[in-house]
Amino acid sequence: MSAEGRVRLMDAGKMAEIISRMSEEIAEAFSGSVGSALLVGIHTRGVYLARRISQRLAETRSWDIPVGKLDINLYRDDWTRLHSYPVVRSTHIPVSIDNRDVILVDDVLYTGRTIRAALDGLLDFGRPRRVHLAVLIDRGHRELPICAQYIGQVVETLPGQHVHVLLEEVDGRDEVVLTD
Ligand SMILES: O=P(O)(O)OC[C@H]1O[C@H](OP(=O)(O)OP(=O)(O)O)[C@H](O)[C@@H]1O
Ligand SMILES: O=c1cc[nH]c(=O)[nH]1
Repeated sequence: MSAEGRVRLMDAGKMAEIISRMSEEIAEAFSGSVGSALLVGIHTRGVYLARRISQRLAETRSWDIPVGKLDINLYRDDWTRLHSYPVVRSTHIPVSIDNRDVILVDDVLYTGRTIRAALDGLLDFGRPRRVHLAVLIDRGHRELPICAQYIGQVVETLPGQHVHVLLEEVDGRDEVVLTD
């Protein structure tokens, strides 16, 4: 950690490399069943990461994997601690999820509560065959038995620290920073 309590974990080049590698891992896992795959990004940055993975698979494999977006705020078990009301953003799942292989995508995996809520939200749409999880950063400290199948980078962190994922589409640049 630098003197300012801020350390850069990823720059734009490294992020692009990592997203390519994760896309390749997903491609290998779905090579026999791409027709059933559906990427679902969790608001906010998971949606853009899911789009990047889909775009990468279009470039490298000519696959056209649909991308949905899921807002999990209504399903959180801790929203009253975060706001006095749940902030609801848009959810859009473009195809039926019944018997699909869904790949949930998020930027950071920490306690696992967001993913638990995402599973609740997703299952309101139907019954997928399988659900996998892809995250750019796994920072540990799980409070629920949840793990990701595709991980960009595992980062050792202290509970009081924060991982900030910045994306061009939202923040104007690609970067991951760990702060105290
Ligand atoms: O595993 P967890 O402890 O649930 O933490 C991970 C979640 O926290 C962040 O979302 P946040 O609630 O900060 O919202 P944001 O993505 O809209 O910034 C991040 O984007 C993950 O979705
Ligand atoms: O460090 C963290 C923890 C939760 N969510 C984040 O985006 N970063």
